[in-house]
Amino acid sequence: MLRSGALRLCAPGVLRGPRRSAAPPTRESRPPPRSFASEVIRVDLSLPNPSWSKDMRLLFDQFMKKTEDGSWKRLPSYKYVSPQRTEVKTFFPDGKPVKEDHMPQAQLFPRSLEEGLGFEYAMFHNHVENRTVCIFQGGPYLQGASGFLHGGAIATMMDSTLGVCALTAGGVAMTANLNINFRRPIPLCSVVVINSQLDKVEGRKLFVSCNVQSVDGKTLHSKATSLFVKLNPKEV
Ligand SMILES: CCCCCCCC(=O)SCCNC(=O)CCNC(=O)[C@H](O)C(C)(C)COP(=O)(O)OP(=O)(O)OC[C@H]1O[C@@H](n2cnc3c(N)ncnc32)[C@H](O)[C@@H]1OP(=O)(O)O
Repeated sequence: MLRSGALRLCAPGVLRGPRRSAAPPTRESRPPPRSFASEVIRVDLSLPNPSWSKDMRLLFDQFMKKTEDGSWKRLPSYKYVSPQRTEVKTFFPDGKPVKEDHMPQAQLFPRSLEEGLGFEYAMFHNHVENRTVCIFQGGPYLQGASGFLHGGAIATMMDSTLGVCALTAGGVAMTANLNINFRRPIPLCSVVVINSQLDKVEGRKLFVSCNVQSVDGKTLHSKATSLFVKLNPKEV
């Protein structure tokens, strides 16, 4: 259930009346789902919803424009790792068995909180430049120091963006190393832009880096470098 308090905090005024603009597509503009399967599993969560602030919507629109010539692509995102639950695969490099009973409950962590309260984000990828950009609005359940985002929440979104950047370039890989410098705190419910890029590939090793900036680009909130290692094909 959506809490009005969270909505007011992150997107002032959104409860005052219906939105007038029809484009771009939004989650709420799609036809109602027919079953649990189509309701929960197939909903693309990287589309605007009423909790998104004006900044978040403006940035989203700007990046959608960049997709028009094909250089950038918006990446859909689902609550479940695979929208087809039957296709869920697990990768355990050390060979430990996965309890299949747990898999039906498994959700992508940044998509596991309710709309507007946790991680609201959309990612865009440029295949030519090997860059992934994430626009991210951290909701009220992600608080660390009073009024600011928790460092773990920031790390989650950096890891996710870097992961998409690495995975898009190199296939299935896991984070082996993540070094973050937190420079300036991120106010709760504000919007930041995470810019990531693939720096180098050495065999199975993918070196990626990213920074987190305010919407106006004036504040550098965080920086990170990271190593992703492609999983051994024999173990996948
Ligand atoms: C779409 C959504 C995207 C979401 C992205 C989110 C990604 C995640 O959060 S993943 C979760 C966190 N990560 C993990 O749990 C991974 C745990 N670690 C592991 O499973 C393994 O260590 C793994 C798979 C990374 C590497 O293991 P393995 O395949 O055996 O590789 P291994 O032979 O040890 O190392 C390969 C190379 O990487 C190097 N390497 C491995 N780890 C590190 C490290 N931490 N630092 C530096 N180098 C390293 C090795 O030195 C070796 O280098 P070289 O080839 O030059 O000798």
